[in-house]
Amino acid sequence: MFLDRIVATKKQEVDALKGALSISKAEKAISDSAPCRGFHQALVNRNRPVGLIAEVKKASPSKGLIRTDFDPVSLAQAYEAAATDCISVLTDTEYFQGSNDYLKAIREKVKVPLLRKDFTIDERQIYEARLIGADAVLLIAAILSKSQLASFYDLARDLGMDALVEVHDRRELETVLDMGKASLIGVNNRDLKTFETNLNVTEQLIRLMPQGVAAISESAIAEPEDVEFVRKAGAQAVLVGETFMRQSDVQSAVQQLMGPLTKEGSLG
Ligand SMILES: O=P(O)(O)OC[C@@H](O)[C@@H](O)c1c[nH]c2ccccc12
Repeated sequence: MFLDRIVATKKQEVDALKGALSISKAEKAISDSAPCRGFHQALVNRNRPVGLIAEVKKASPSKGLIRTDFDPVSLAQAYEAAATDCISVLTDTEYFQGSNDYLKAIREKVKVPLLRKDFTIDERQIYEARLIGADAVLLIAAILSKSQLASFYDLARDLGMDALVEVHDRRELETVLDMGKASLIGVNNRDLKTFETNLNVTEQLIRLMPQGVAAISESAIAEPEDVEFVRKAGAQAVLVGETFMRQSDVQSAVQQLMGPLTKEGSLG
């Protein structure tokens, strides 16, 4: 199963990080660094009826290479020009051809809050995310225990970041709700074990969420009708990668999928 392979690779990477990243040094560097931009808040203040997290994604294990002319900074700038609320940057190298350097470079050139999209399995990765300039981290319920979810969540918040907690089924959602912390929950329409996608997953899981949780529908959103479908199901925002990455003009791709802005001057 792919997810197991990804986690096995990630464990090796984390072992290397143990030698390379000192937590006390990281804490010092973080306390000297600029504060995070509010990721969750940008989705609350969204520019359109449905918020958008646009993803910088070169490749994936299910689709292979998605975009050949891949310049992460200019893609992120096109997203910003299209008034995306937030940007997600894949940093996993082995399976998604992403990089921490992409996130760092984007951070220097765009003001939009950034999600570090990776497979978090160790607290060092959360320090690392903050050091490379992330405003939020992804916590995938499928690969974490309830106590890991809770402690990683608290650490992210302590370091000034937001956490997007990702679920794919009812059991994972129950674990996350039980934890009683997450206010931003992503429903992945893609099963990370089989790569099957189905937007009904968003509908089924949002129904089980209490008031006060902001739900993000993630993956396999390709048409304006899909955005409308998940909006009706209660999603506050969508997370979209491939649909934008497959079009040469990413800025107009955002407008085509998401429709016009509702806030005047958002493009300014
Ligand atoms: O390219 P898509 O189908 O629009 O999907 C984007 C995003 O949801 C997907 O990249 C994703 C969702 N959860 C993840 C966890 C790890 C890696 C990647 C992901």
